[in-house]
Amino acid sequence: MHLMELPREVLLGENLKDKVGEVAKRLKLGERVLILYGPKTKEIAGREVKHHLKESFDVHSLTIKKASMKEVEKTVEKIKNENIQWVVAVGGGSIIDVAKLASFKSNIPFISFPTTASHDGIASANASIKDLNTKTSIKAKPPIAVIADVKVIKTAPYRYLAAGVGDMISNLTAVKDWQLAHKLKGEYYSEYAASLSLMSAKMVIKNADIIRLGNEESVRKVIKGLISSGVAMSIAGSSRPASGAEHLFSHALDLIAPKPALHGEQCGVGTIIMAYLHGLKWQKIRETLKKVNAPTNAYELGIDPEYIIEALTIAHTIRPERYTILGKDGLTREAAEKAAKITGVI
Ligand SMILES: NC(=O)C1=CN([C@@H]2O[C@H](COP(=O)(O)OP(=O)(O)OC[C@H]3O[C@@H](n4cnc5c(N)ncnc54)[C@H](OP(=O)(O)O)[C@@H]3O)[C@@H](O)[C@H]2O)C=CC1
Ligand SMILES: O=C(CO)COP(=O)(O)O
Ligand SMILES: [Zn+2]
Repeated sequence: MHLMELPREVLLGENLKDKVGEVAKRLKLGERVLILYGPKTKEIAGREVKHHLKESFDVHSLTIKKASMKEVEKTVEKIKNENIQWVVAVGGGSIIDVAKLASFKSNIPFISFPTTASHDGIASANASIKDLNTKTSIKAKPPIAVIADVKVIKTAPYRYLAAGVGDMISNLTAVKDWQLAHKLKGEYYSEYAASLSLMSAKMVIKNADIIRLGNEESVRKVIKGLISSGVAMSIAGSSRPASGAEHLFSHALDLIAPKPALHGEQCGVGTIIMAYLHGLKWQKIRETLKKVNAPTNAYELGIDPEYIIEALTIAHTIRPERYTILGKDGLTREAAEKAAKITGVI
């Protein structure tokens, strides 16, 4: 049996900070709610969402600093102690992932209220928690509803929107890796999930000229793609359609670089290199990233080329069960240097 769980409502529009209660009532989520936000997202939208919820709900809140197991445990404890019935996450990928895992562990629903369009975890069923003995995402449940307020998301620096493009363009190489694993290792493959995931990547390439403007239409284009990409992961039952070798490269950078860049920025650069290894048109990918002003090389990522090479050589060790173009043995230092130089990454 293959279980596909998807959000029941997706709201995309302007001025939605007072709509969380309405959605919760419609979905009969209950009286007692826990709102999670970060120190910045509390000021950006969290405080106001809380204020509106207070009109009809028993509201509790927690400030989350990062996507760590300690924060997940703190949230689970709060849910238990206060007898919380549902959670709303107001923030970036880290806050949403903490809410996703904590609500999953507590067997209650959560609403995703993204403040950035920088990652495709907004509507996905998997959560990425850094110190969970694994550097990659694990299975949880998708949000019961997604409320994407374009005005809020537009307050984020433009860099976050470009990172969202990087996280989506990476679906091109992720799906290639998935097909490879299907053919070589007999891994389960869903043509439907793969097509949906590719559609998000193709849409950002097609709409790069609109996205680069950084206006409300740009945010709408990126958010819709990120939600579809998350749904593709839910259909597949794993992050396979949106995470291949380019994500392993980004996860490796998170481990070794003194100051990693944004997740989506690193995945975008990883996609250029992995597309080259797959024999895809990597120039077209680089061109799109350049068009939306996303980083395309080590310098723009703010990461020393030495870490780029090292990340390329250790990427295959991050999640050995996920077969990719890097194979079982990964890249030699020479091959890594060559790929990074040819693609202009170093
Ligand atoms: N589960 C999944 O399927 C996926 C998960 N991910 C995960 O998501 C994370 C990346 O998410 P990302 O959003 O890039 O980064 P973070 O959630 O880590 O946020 C980065 C910073 O941006 C701030 N911020 C959030 N919204 C705004 C805003 N509107 N204006 C100004 N600053 C803002 C945050 O504030 P504050 O300090 O208040 O939080 C934080 O300081 C990674 O951990 C990655 O692994 C990525 C893709 C898929
Ligand atoms: O970032 C993701 C998809 O964009 C999730 O992938 P991981 O499972 O590699 O963490
Ligand atoms: Zn990602």
